[in-house]
Amino acid sequence: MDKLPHEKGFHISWDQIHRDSRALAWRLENDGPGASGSWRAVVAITRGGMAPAMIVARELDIRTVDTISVKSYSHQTQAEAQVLKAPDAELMGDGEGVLIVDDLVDSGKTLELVRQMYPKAHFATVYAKPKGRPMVDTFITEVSQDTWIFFPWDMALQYVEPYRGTD
Ligand SMILES: O=P(O)(O)OC[C@H]1O[C@H](OP(=O)(O)OP(=O)(O)O)[C@H](O)[C@@H]1O
Ligand code: HPA
Ligand SMILES: [Mg+2]
Repeated sequence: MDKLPHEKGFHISWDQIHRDSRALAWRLENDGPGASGSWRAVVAITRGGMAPAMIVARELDIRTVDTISVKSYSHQTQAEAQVLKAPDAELMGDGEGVLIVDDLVDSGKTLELVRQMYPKAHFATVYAKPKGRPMVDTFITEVSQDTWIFFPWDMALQYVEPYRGTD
């Protein structure tokens, strides 16, 4: 049987991503580098990790924020993950004390690539699909592998037909 429209994807509002990213920050407070320590820097995996990374950095009062640009999807089609721009090498080292944030982990290919570069970093995503879970240290919500997550920056409010249709 065909799925209902609302079952094909998981649609996340701005309010939801804000709340889930805050929850991620609070969870990271306990997973952090020791009670007295703090992360040296937050690194966002662009572009999807930028909004969550900003919210996490704000909650944890971390002012040093850098980016790593990784491209692996064109619309919903996956290709080889590619690093288009690396963060500051001196800041990163082997990743020790650095928190790397992305919006989600799906196959895990993106995080696998970034992990190879910074093996000691801590990896956090807001959402995680089962295949990619082993690649992430901290996440908030697990979503099934066959669900496509739609983020608010890719959507707009629009009219929908009533479920029963109209005459
Ligand atoms: O675990 P994976 O299967 O590698 O997929 C997850 C990655 O894919 C998406 O990024 P995308 O490459 O689409 O780029 P974007 O963030 O610029 O949209 C998403 O933001 C993650 O970074
Ligand atoms: N949603 C948005 N971007 C993605 C996804 C997804 O479910 N998987 C990989 N990139
Ligand atoms: Mg991304």
